[in-house]
Amino acid sequence: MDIALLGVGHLGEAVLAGLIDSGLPPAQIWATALPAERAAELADTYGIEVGTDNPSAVAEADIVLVAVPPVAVGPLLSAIGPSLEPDAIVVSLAAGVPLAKLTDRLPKGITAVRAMTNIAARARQAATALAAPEGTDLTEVEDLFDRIGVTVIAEESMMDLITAVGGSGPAFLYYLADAMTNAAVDGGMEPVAARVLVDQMLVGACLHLQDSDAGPSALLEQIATPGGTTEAALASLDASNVDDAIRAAVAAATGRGGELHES
Ligand SMILES: NC(=O)C1=CN([C@@H]2O[C@H](COP(=O)(O)OP(=O)(O)OC[C@H]3O[C@@H](n4cnc5c(N)ncnc54)[C@H](OP(=O)(O)O)[C@@H]3O)[C@@H](O)[C@H]2O)C=CC1
Ligand SMILES: O=C(O)[C@@H]1CCC=N1
Repeated sequence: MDIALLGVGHLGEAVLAGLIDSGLPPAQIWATALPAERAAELADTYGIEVGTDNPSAVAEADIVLVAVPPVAVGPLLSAIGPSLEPDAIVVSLAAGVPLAKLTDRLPKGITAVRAMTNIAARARQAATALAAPEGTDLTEVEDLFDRIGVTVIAEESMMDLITAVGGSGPAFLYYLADAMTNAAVDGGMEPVAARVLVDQMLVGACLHLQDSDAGPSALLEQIATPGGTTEAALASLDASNVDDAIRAAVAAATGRGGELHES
């Protein structure tokens, strides 16, 4: 199976690193990046073919992953259309670009898929949702994304919300990690030690959440010893309406995804 990866920025590189780490042979991946100097650096780092010419990169690809900014997706699809194999599958990783727009820009008969994944692809721990026209065989695309994490199939109508929760989601946790690390340092901890402690706390807590049959609200209760420190922290979070703030942030990201439909 030959893969083309068009656009190797922050997300594209996370996906690339994850796929290579999963054992996908580098000879099966053709990528493009801008400018030419970055393409050369990436070729050196990952031992794959990286150019700047998108039509050449897709010429033999079975699956084409598009990881350029949303506004660049349409022109790029128009440019690669004539070079695609007739049975190629084109997967857009962009936020807010609807399937209808992808299909409009591609030659008739080419399968278009929307994927929303996240930066944890680099650690092969991404959460990916795939949306495609009804009846599309997603087996090969699912197998590809399973290499870099967990994949689910979704209705396209859910993709903006999924983008907020799954795509932007890691940023919510990094925001929390940053705030907790800063609080620890402000309280007198040595910065490197604070970072190690907070990072491990988050990884451990997430692994425990994933392993546990109980959901997050039940786990909160297990940590909050009556009359103890966690109760005090949770009361403070509630007093600051943090739950509302998180819901508003998810709504803001979802809304922005909707606005991108028109870009
Ligand atoms: N970052 C993330 O965690 C996530 C991002 N996404 C989606 O992934 C896409 C990329 O986002 P992100 O990685 O953050 O953005 P970046 O700006 O980091 O990466 C985009 C890359 O695409 C390059 N590029 C632009 N146009 C072309 C082109 N025509 N051919 C080849 N390369 C091109 C850019 O080069 P240059 O800068 O020189 O223009 C840049 O290196 C977006 O659509 C975004 O919605 C989805 C989920 C998570
Ligand atoms: O911020 C963005 O628009 C992209 C999509 C999800 C994560 N990053």
